[in-house]
Amino acid sequence: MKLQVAIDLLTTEAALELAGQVAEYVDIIELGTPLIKAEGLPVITAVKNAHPDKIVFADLKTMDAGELEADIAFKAGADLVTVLGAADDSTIAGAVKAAKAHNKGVVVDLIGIEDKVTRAQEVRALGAKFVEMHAGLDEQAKPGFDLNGLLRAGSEARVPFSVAGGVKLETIADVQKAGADVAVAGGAIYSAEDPALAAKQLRAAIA
Ligand SMILES: O=C([C@H](O)CO)[C@H](O)[C@H](O)COP(=O)(O)O
Repeated sequence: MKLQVAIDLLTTEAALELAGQVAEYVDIIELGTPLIKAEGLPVITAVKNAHPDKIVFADLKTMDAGELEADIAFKAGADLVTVLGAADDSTIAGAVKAAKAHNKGVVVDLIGIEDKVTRAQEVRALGAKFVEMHAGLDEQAKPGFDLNGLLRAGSEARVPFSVAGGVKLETIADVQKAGADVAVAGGAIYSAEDPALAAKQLRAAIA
């Protein structure tokens, strides 16, 4: 299972600093949606230039104009981009078309989708490289939030998947047991007192 750090910080400088601290422990560096909104496409280029050996994941959360949005992010240096599962199939297909043209990939984020299993299978058939079983930061903050629903959906869908939803040291082994291809950790790394140590421990927990 791969480890993905989600960088939900707001400046390119902070993102580069964090990426530099944790790169040796992660496979995928995610530039979070708030970061891309704050800094634009140049943050993708800056991180890819600094870490050409890493998979750079641009969390665009595209909802429309799939081909166009994916194309500009791939041109900026992204290896993977996200499209929302709630988007029209044609939006997902458009992003997949751009990915094929650049030899890159599309990840479909199932945030907010009720029936994640069915949609995962549909978008995989449209050409998604993998799906993200995702509970966003707001959903995680609601009382009673539980990662297990995402893990069950991932196991049942029988397509390649990542899990994002407050994954931390105490839960990352469960993510691996559920059969995930990628574990995404944001706050567990960037909010840690020592992000490098946090990333190292997460990596060790799945080694
Ligand atoms: O995608 C994310 C969220 O929507 C804000 O951009 C997060 O990067 C993702 O949820 C992973 O972060 P944590 O939940 O803090 O692990």
